[in-house]
Amino acid sequence: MATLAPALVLLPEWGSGHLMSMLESCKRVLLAGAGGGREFSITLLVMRPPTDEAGSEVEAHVRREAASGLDIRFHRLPAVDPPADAAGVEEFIARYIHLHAPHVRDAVAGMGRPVAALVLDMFAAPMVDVARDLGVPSYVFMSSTGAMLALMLHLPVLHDRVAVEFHEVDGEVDVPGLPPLPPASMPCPVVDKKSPNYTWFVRLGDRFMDATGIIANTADELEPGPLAAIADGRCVPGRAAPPVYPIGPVLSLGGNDKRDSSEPPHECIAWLDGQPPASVVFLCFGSMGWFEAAQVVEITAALERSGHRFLWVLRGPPPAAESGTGAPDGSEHPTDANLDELLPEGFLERTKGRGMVWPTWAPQKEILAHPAIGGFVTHGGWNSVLESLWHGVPMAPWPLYAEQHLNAFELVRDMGVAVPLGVDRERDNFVEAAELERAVRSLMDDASEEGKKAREKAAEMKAVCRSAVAAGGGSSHAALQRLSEALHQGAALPKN
Ligand SMILES: COc1cc(-c2[o+]c3cc(O)cc([O-])c3cc2O[C@@H]2O[C@H](CO)[C@H](O)[C@H](O)[C@H]2O)cc(OC)c1O
Ligand SMILES: O=c1ccn([C@@H]2O[C@H](COP(=O)(O)OP(=O)(O)O)[C@@H](O)[C@H]2O)c(=O)[nH]1
Repeated sequence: MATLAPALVLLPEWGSGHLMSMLESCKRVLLAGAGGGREFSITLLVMRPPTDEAGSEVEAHVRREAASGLDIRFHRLPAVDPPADAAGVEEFIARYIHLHAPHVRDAVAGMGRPVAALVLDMFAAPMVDVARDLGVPSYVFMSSTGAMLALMLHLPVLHDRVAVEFHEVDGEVDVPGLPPLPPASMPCPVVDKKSPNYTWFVRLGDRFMDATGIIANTADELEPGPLAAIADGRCVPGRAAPPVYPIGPVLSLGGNDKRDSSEPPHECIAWLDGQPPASVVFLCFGSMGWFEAAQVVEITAALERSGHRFLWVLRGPPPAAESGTGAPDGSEHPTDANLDELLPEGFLERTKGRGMVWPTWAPQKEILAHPAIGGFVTHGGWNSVLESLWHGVPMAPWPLYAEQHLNAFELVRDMGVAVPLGVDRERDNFVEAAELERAVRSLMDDASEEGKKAREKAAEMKAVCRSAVAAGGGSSHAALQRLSEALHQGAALPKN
C-alpha cells in the first residue's frame, strides 16, 4: 500500500470548460511531481451528465485521456435522478452534483491508496465535508478568474452588508482587490437575490473557506489585486482564507483543434495565411454564444463600416431555443449557422477577400496563435481570455452569460488588455452597430490611443503568462511546486 502513488481524486462539473481545465491543471501536478519523489495518480470521478449531448462530450474526453499513457483512471459514479424542481441553472448544477455526495464518499473511501486531495469543482464546494469526514484534504478548483474567486469568498460578507439588490446600490460595489465595481458588472448568478442561484453562490463562497486549498487557473502577475486581497485576509475579515495556488495559465486542451502537421490547414487558418500581420479582427463567442437575427444585422453593419479584415465565428440558436425547453444545466450548444438565412443579402459579396464568416466550431487556439490576428471580440469566457493573452492578442469583451460581465470589467478597467464595448445588459446584451464599429476601430486602428494601450498591455501579458509557467522562477511554476509539496505532505488513507 505504501508504495502506491497518492491519488488526486477529481470531481469536475461535466462541462468541457470545467472538466478539461481541471484535468489539465491536475496533469501539471502529476508531471511536476514525477521524478521528484512526489508521484501522484489521478482518478477522475465521472458523473453522468444531465444531457445526452454533454454525455457524449464527456465520453470523448474520457476516451482520449485514457489513451494518453498517463496514470489517469476513470471511476463512474452511480447515476442519480436530477432535481426536477430547480428554478435556475446554477442551482441545478450545484444540487445535482451534491446528490452524488454518498457516491463520492464511497469512491474516495474505496480508493485503496492514500488520497492527496479530493479536488472539487467550484459548484461542488460543499463536498469539502465528505473529505473532512474521511480525513483527506480537499481542494476547490477555480476554473474562472481570481477576481471571481475574491468576489465569491466575499459574497457572504456582502450578503450581510448589502440588504438591497446590487443594482439598487447607490454607487459601486466594493470587492477587495478590485476597482469599485459597477453593479452592472456583477456576474449573472448574483443579480437577483431572490433567486436560489444567488443563495447557492453565497453558500459556495462560504464553503470555499473550508477547503484545504484552492487551485486557480490564473497567475499572480495577471491578477495581483484580487489574489493579494485573498491572501491578506481582506475578503473575509477575521478569517484566514485557504492558501490559493495560482498555477495558470493552463490552456485547456481537448477541443478538436489539435491538427496533425501532415494534414492540410483548417480553412480558417488557410484564409488567415493570406492576410497581413495583425490585420484581422477575430470574433468568437465561446461554446454557448449565439445571436438572434437582429443582432446579426448590427454586427454585419459594424464590420462592413469598420473597413477592417475579420474572421467571424457565427453560430445559430440551440435547438431548444425555439421551444423554450433549454438544458437544465444551461449547457445547450448553438447550432451551425445557416448563413444564407442569417446574413443580409450581399454581405458576403461586399466583404469578399477581407472577411470570412465561419458557421461552426472553429479552432480558436490555433486562430489566436496566427500572426494575422490583431484583435479579439470575445464573450470573455476565462479560457478564451487566457488563450488570447497567451498569444498577446488585445480584446473587446462582449459578455453574454455566467461571470463574463465581471471578466469584461476586469479586462478593461483592471488589466487594461481590452477596449470597452457598450453592451446593453437590459436588452439581452444587445450591441448597436455604431458601438461595435467604434470598438473594432479602437481595437484595430493603428491611430487609436485606446487600442495602442490595450495592444501594449496584451503584449506585456503574453510575456507575463509565459514566464509565470516557466521552470526556474516562474510564479505559477513555484505555486505548482508548493502545491505538489502540500499534496504530498497531506496525503492520507481515507478513514472508513
Ligand atoms: C465560473 O463562473 C460560472 C460558470 C458557469 C458555467 O457553467 C457551466 C455549466 C455547464 O453545465 C456547462 C458549462 O460549460 C458551463 C460553463 C460555465 O461557465 C464558463 O466556465 C468557464 C470556466 O471553465 C469560464 O469561466 C467561462 O467564463 C464561463 O462561461 C456559470 C456561472 O454562472 C452562470 C458562473 O458564475
Ligand atoms: O468555436 C469555438 C468556440 C470555442 N472554442 C473553445 O472553447 C473554449 C471556451 O471556453 P470559455 O471559458 O472561453 O467559455 P465557455 O464556452 O465555457 O463559456 C475555449 O477553449 C475556446 O478556445 C473553440 O475552440 N472554438
